[in-house]
Amino acid sequence: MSSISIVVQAVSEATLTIRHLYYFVGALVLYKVIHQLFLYPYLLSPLRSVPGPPIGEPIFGQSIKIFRYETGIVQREWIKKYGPVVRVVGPVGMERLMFMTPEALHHMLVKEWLDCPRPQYLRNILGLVAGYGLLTVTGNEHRQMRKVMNPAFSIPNLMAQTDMYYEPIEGKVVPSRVLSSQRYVFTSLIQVLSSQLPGPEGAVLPVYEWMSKATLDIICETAFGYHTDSLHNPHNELAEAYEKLLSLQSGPNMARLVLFVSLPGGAKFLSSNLAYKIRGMFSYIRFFAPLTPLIDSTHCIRDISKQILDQKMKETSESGVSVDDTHTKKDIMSILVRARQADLNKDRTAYAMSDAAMMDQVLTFLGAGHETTASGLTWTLWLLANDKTNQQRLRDEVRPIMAADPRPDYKTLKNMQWLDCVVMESLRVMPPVPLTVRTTAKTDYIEGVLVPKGTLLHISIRNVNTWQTIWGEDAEEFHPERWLNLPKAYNSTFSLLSFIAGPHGCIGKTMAIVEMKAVLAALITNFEFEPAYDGQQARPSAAITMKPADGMPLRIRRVT
Ligand code: HEM
Repeated sequence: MSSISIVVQAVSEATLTIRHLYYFVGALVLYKVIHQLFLYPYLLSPLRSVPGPPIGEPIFGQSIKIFRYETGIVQREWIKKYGPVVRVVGPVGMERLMFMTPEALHHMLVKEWLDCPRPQYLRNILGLVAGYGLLTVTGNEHRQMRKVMNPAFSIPNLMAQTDMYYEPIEGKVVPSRVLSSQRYVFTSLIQVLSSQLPGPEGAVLPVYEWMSKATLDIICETAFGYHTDSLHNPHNELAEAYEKLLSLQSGPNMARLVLFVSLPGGAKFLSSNLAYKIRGMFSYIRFFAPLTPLIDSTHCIRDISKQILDQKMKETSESGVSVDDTHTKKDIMSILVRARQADLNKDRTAYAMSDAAMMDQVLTFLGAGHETTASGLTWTLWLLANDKTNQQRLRDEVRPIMAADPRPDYKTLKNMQWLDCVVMESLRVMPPVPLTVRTTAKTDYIEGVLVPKGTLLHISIRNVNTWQTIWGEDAEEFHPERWLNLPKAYNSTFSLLSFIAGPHGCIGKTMAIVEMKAVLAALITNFEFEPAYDGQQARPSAAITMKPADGMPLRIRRVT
């Protein structure tokens, strides 16, 4: 055989082999697709007998329906129809389970919390917008970080922030017993709002916008001792960056982001300097266009966070590390920086957060503590605007107290009973974080259901909070008086999940509740709230937090 014919035969054999390889890979991909979309969810999944809605669309499952409805409402229908354990199939055949009972929630959030972590895609997204802090770390790393941070959020520390009252406010020293930031913000908030209400008719104002500015100023002051003053300065860099970031929150944008961060290296890339440099390129690809403002705003927030931390480090090195020093700053970051230094001075090998991890905490506090509280306040004002009787009852309670001391301290705020009922009821009916997710790190039984490893656990906070089995027939309605006589079935840990529970429960819970009470007491003392127009409906929209899609216009009048 000539050498040419040998080469020809070898090439044709190789072509045959490559063609076979293509067929094989094609068949494999086809099988995988059929398996994932049809065989597994319909015939093979161990969860297929768990009650739940039909599988839905072949590629998207029930996700289009979920996106189309107001957050939590479709799930509410399913829970009513199928009971306390519901199986839902999402995109590309991915299954998720919803559990409602305190026993199941205890299993996921407390007993087996290490084996029910937040899924990687969620941690990636949270890491991008809220830093790689408590919200994203898991397991032992989380345990250590939380241990270091818990003392900064203790009740004595929250009460001790009272010292900050004596700081200069707008060039004057105003003696006060309330957190200086809150005092400052309330003065500002009340003045700023008043200045926009010319006559007895008042005016319609976008309430969410003002609550967002106020809570940004408060969190910056109480968490970092950083003065943003976004209430007076509409072009505050941090406020603008958050405004841009928050305007991107929508179901479809969330889906885009999930897709991007699920690509290998996607999450890391988005927070890199390279992504910042080439961010403009995303605007040419329609699907990924929202990534440009996202990268822009997160970069700006990171920059400011770094400045805040640098300032803290400088202050600590100048003032020494005495944690007991009454003249030292009481904001949370200062406490953390000093505690870290003190621990390291005692034992160089002790666990200590790195500078990068500290900076991520700044991002976490901003991300977790600003918009949540703004939404909580906005929904409370909406509920009160639609319930004149309970609004007046609240005013009757807070007005005399505020008249005696317009700066009620921690204990006074805690002891206002009707204020407490209103805040708790609002957080129950309209939780600022309406849902969260976990995943199973191992195959496990939860409430008698064998849940395979990797299953998504959908924790429907809004629906747990309004579950008729616990809260009764009127569970979805706003009735603050129910907190004076809680239902027999009420479980103090698992019937109100607005701050979740267990080791991953919200570290800022007490701080947020006190803050909401303080802002509300000041607002209700000074203003009356009512819907902006007849037939106004709430329009909650949610990606991570549930906020009003229309910015919540309300008519506000000065109380005479
Ligand atoms: C009304 C206001 C707030 C609400 C409704 C709220 C709600 C929540 C919820 C539901 C979680 C759990 C999320 C999950 O597990 O997937 C959480 C976690 C967290 N929250 Fe809040 N939060 C509020 C205010 C705050 C404030 C003011 C801060 C801090 C200054 C804060 C800091 C955090 C942190 C650091 C975590 C992560 C905790 C961990 O995993 O160990 N939150 N919050």
